[in-house]
Amino acid sequence: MKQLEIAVGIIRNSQREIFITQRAADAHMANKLEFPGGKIETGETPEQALVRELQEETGITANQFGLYEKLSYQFPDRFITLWFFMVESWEGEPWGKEGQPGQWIAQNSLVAADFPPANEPIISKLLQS
Ligand SMILES: Nc1nc2c([nH]c(=O)n2[C@H]2C[C@H](O)[C@@H](COP(=O)(O)OP(=O)(O)OP(=O)(O)O)O2)c(=O)[nH]1
Ligand SMILES: [Mg+2]
Repeated sequence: MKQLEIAVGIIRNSQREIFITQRAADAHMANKLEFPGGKIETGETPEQALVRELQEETGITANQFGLYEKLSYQFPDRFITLWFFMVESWEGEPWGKEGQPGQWIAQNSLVAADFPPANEPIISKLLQS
């Protein structure tokens, strides 16, 4: 069974909109919406992985962020632990740097079913706050 640790960023602007991207058609959880991020590599801290992944996938440099939630999820073929960081200060303007569509979505209009099932508790928490 594959075990993965993932660092993702909830990139939120001053209008309480969140930058969301869409997963590729050939990826695990194809076409689902996601918070940008990816696998924590050997020797990296979750924070280092977050900064690297956001640079690679959205072009921004995260300045200030805090752990919002950490949770694990058993998919049929893999066990993943997700570190969700709230990112509210960065340099640059996020865009879908790897060709993936990106959009700003109001925090209070996120829809859990659009995301992988592992994200359900996070979407609930964001909708409640
Ligand atoms: N980025 C991201 N991944 C998520 C979210 N929710 C969720 O279940 N996942 C899962 C899907 C994948 O199995 C895994 C993330 O892997 P990834 O494909 O983004 O990894 P990566 O960026 O390092 O890409 P690669 O090495 O596969 O090219 O976590 C989410 O909100 N954001
Ligand atoms: Mg990724």
